[in-house]
Amino acid sequence: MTSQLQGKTFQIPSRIQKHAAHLMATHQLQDIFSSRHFDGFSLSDMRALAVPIAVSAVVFLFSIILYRIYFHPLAQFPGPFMAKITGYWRTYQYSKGTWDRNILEIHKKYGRTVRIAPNELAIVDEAALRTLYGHGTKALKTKWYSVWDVPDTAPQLFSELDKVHHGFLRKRLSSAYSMSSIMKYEAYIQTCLDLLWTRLSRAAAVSPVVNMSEWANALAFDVIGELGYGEPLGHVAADAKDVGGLRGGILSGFIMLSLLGNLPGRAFWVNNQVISKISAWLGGPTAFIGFRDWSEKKVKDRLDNLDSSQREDLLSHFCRMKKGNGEPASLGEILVEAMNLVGAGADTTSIGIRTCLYFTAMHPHVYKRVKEEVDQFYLENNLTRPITYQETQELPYLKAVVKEATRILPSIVWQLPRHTPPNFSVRGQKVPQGTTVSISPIAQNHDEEVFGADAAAFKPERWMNDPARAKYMDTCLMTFGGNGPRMCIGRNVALVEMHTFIAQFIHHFDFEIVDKNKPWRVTTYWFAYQHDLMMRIRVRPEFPVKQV
Ligand code: HEM
Repeated sequence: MTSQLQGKTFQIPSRIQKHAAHLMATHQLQDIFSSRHFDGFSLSDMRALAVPIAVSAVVFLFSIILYRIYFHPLAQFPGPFMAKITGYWRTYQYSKGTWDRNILEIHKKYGRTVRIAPNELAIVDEAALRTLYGHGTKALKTKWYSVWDVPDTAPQLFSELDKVHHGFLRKRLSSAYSMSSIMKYEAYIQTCLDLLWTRLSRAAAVSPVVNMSEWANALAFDVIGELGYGEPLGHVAADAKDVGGLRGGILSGFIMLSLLGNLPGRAFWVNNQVISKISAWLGGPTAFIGFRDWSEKKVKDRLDNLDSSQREDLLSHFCRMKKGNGEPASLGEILVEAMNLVGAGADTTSIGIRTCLYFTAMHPHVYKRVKEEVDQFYLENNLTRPITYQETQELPYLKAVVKEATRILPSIVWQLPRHTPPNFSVRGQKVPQGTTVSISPIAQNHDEEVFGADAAAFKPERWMNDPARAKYMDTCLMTFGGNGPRMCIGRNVALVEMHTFIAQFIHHFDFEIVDKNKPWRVTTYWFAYQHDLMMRIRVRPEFPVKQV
């Protein structure tokens, strides 16, 4: 078969001819593509071709739509009409940055199991939570996570989809993140806190209104610097300014990648070095390029100076990691875990700190009670030094405040997507194997079946009166992603930081939210980031801050 274009004759390969012939649904199409027409392809031929193609496309589209609405294995599940037809509905909802509110409304309107995309169910259910995110789960993460792979490096803990390899990665990291290991770094965390109280007290002396969103974020980045790289990143010392644009870069990287995870091509568009360089050259977004370069430099510096008397930190642990065959881990393997530490560990923790501050400040009776509890501990124990993490664990009300605040607004609020394991059903309804099912931590944490009719209310007391019930509720919390193999590996870092921050801040400062009607602005891209938590603070004269 040949074709003529602008006077030139082209030979159409026989393979393509065969394929095209196969695709021709009608005799008319076959007729048009027969050599008789192709030899002299005219405008009228094109018109004749356009109509059947358009009709076929419309018929095809309608068949898909009808199939998805009425015949798809998930057709029985309720959900927004557009969500049944296209995954773009879910992606559009995510893109608004308000998923923390949307998902609660969606479940309220459509029930506990909602179809949020043609092939995805959002679920709130204790049994599903245990099957999908609990011990021994067979449910695997979906391809959404592969967007977090760092190009030209190695598989990393958060985004590894393969169960066996994930188990290997997790095993070689878990001792570094154990509570006993984190406790070894507590003195360094305290150095960051000491500097924070000093700087905050000075800032408050100049102007009592401070942006606690930034201060909490600065602290969390400095702490991660101490734990990961053996030194603070200098954000508190810079009076909470974003040193080198690291924090802003990570935040915008999260916005882009979390959205791209649901779009065709996924991270190709930003993780591609060429596209990223062009984008950077045009002044556009570059995902994690800056963050990657910054991390790579730090890791290389360390690898070049391994013999120097470096203090033990998480990077030293990463540098000692071995491959399965006993050889030392590659630069890429070390780099991705160092990036995980900063990318997954800093913003999440500062969100938790803000959440605790917000709920305490918005509930005067809670504020009063927790303050009394902390002050009393300092007085009874004649503490002239800061309270430690272990000591905060002797304060039941403080612990309940942290647990309850992070229950109501967990740092990560998007769906945590998984493929259904074999024989999965939700509330008696079977879901085919391989379907994407997901639970949002905020939706699960508001489950009235578990937490009671007042699940939406902030009540630290719910954790205090009945230990058996508190234990049960704890097993149903999704704040750290369940209790299974993919639960948060860094939760001990977060727990130490949140408890010591809140106890020490309450002890040294009086605080209130400047505008309780507009306390903050939350934008949600994977995690629920609260901007501009403006607080009026004052150092308590009876418990002055030690200046460092
Ligand atoms: C309040 C603070 C934090 C919260 C609420 C939180 C929450 C979570 C959640 C919900 C997951 C599960 C994600 C999923 O299944 O898709 C997770 C996983 C993870 N978190 Fe955290 N996180 C926090 C702090 C941290 C810190 C401080 C670090 C590191 C130092 C960290 C590192 C990780 C990593 C590496 C994973 C992946 C674990 C795996 O797949 O095996 N997180 N976190």
